[in-house]
Amino acid sequence: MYKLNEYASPEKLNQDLATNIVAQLKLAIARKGHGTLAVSGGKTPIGLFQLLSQQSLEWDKVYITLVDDRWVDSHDDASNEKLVNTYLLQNKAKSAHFVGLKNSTSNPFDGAAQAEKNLRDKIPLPFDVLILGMGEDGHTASLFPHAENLKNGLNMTSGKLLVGMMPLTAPLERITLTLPAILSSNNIYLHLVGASKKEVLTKAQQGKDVVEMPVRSILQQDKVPVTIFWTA
Ligand SMILES: O=C1O[C@H](COP(=O)(O)O)[C@@H](O)[C@H](O)[C@H]1O
Repeated sequence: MYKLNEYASPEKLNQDLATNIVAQLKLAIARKGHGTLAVSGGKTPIGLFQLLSQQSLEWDKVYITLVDDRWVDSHDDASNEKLVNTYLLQNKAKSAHFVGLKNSTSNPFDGAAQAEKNLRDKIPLPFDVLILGMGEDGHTASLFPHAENLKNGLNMTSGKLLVGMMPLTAPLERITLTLPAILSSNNIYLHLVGASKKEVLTKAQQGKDVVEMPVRSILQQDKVPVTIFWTA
């Protein structure tokens, strides 16, 4: 179950999405004293991060983590943690509490348990707001089509927050929130830019096979509301 919001430009989309995120976080802070935000990496969210970092919010009461990351050093250009440090944890958002997913374990399959403990210790769950992206292969977070560990990532009864993933359609080992972790969030936004992503979305809406297009497991569920923000 989802709602599709279409925008005339990335600027207008970012404005509206940032307003929604800030409103949800303010509500969470008013209710519980803190707000939690899980963000994606990749190229799509850079403008949104820059805008969010300038919003007035009690950022010291906000906990931020990643939906997924590549298993590389946090200073590597491929690191989603580096992206968040560079564009989101700046300006007014500097005082937010960030918890990354990468640790010193040699691979994400062995490192996932430690990363999960760290996340559970430092981030108050559930996530109030979780922002997903989508790849042109139909992956979301780092739940990649036909990957060997995808079954574990999609298992709704595993009790796990994080698993390792080696994509067949992209380089680098990854760590990713599992489907049950994603669907335990209070609000999910799917942030898409470009005509080709709209085509992928249309294909995802039409079929049912989640192994072929893991993003279907987000679009075709009724546990948590999903709002898609799309612009060409
Ligand atoms: O590898 C990843 O890809 C997706 C989509 O990235 P984009 O560059 O097309 O925006 C992203 O959502 C995910 O977090 C990232 O690790």
